[in-house]
Amino acid sequence: MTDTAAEAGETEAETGPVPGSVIETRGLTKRYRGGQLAVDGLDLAVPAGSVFGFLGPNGSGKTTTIRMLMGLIAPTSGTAHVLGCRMPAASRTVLPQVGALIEGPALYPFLTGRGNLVRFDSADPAADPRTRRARVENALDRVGLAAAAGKKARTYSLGMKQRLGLAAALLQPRGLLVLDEPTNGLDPQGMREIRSLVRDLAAEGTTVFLSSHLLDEIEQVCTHAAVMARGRLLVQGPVAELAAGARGRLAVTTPDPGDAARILAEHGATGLVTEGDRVSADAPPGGTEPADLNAALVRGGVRVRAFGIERASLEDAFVALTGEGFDVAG
Ligand SMILES: Nc1ncnc2c1ncn2[C@@H]1O[C@H](COP(=O)(O)OP(=O)(O)OP(=O)(O)O)[C@@H](O)[C@H]1O
Repeated sequence: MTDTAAEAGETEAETGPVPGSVIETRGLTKRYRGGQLAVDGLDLAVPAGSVFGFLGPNGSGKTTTIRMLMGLIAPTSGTAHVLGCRMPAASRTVLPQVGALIEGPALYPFLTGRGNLVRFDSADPAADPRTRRARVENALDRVGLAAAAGKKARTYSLGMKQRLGLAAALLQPRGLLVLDEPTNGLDPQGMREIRSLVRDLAAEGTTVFLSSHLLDEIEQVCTHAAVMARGRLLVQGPVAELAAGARGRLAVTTPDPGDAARILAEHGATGLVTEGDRVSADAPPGGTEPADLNAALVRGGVRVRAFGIERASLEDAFVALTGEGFDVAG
């Protein structure tokens, strides 16, 4: 098998990125030296302007993919384009346009938050020293660290360190932000802050690619998502469509749960679960209208307190795809 499209003699027209995609991979594969197939034939397309959630349990290949996208490791086979350029070959031109927060920010613990940003900015040969102060203050402000900017980074909470890392990524205008598990280890308040910042950045037009093992996080912040399991891509697309792909659950609240379950089963409902006065089931596919089911319950003497279809979540979609739960421990 050839390693690259160039070696295969293919033209850029055949292997180049689709217009409108900020990240695009074709058959991207990584087998580590020990033989571990961490990423297996990944075809990913991240639309410009999206907040793209890269979802999968621990060990599913998310970090390995991000490391290939950022040119930190070479793929075993397949191609990756970022901002229209082939990685890792174009790392030098691409990486300055990408703000990345991968595996926790590398901070200088004995410098203040502000001092850290000044240091990062100074290390950027393209950054004009005359406007450094303004850039640093602006970045501190963006992430809500202005008040704590004079404190040493080692005294920062995990959430503050994460925000300082984001501030570093925001020193320059970026076409793309890549965040690997940005809320990992944060308390609920810290998570909310990072998520709200991601939403603000997206509203300004920055494409954000973020990995997460938290389904509800993806549902809350992302417009699009890709789901990985064991190195393979299960599905990708707009979050609303992914969730809609899974059927919703029918839920009935009643003091007559036994009769309700029997009647629902007679009408083709499957996956019945009775918990106290609540009976839920998979909504029957096509044909049977929820209103008809409700009428059948009432006809059968079931006293219906509440009846509804619960919207399918991304988690339902994941379970439907894999036939298993979203096991965070992987
Ligand atoms: N340097 C390496 N050498 C060998 N195997 C590795 C290496 N890095 C990762 N792996 C293996 O590759 C697989 C995918 O790991 P990866 O870190 O990409 O997954 P992940 O989805 O990012 O999970 P996590 O959230 O735990 O980092 C795992 O089985 C992991 O053990």
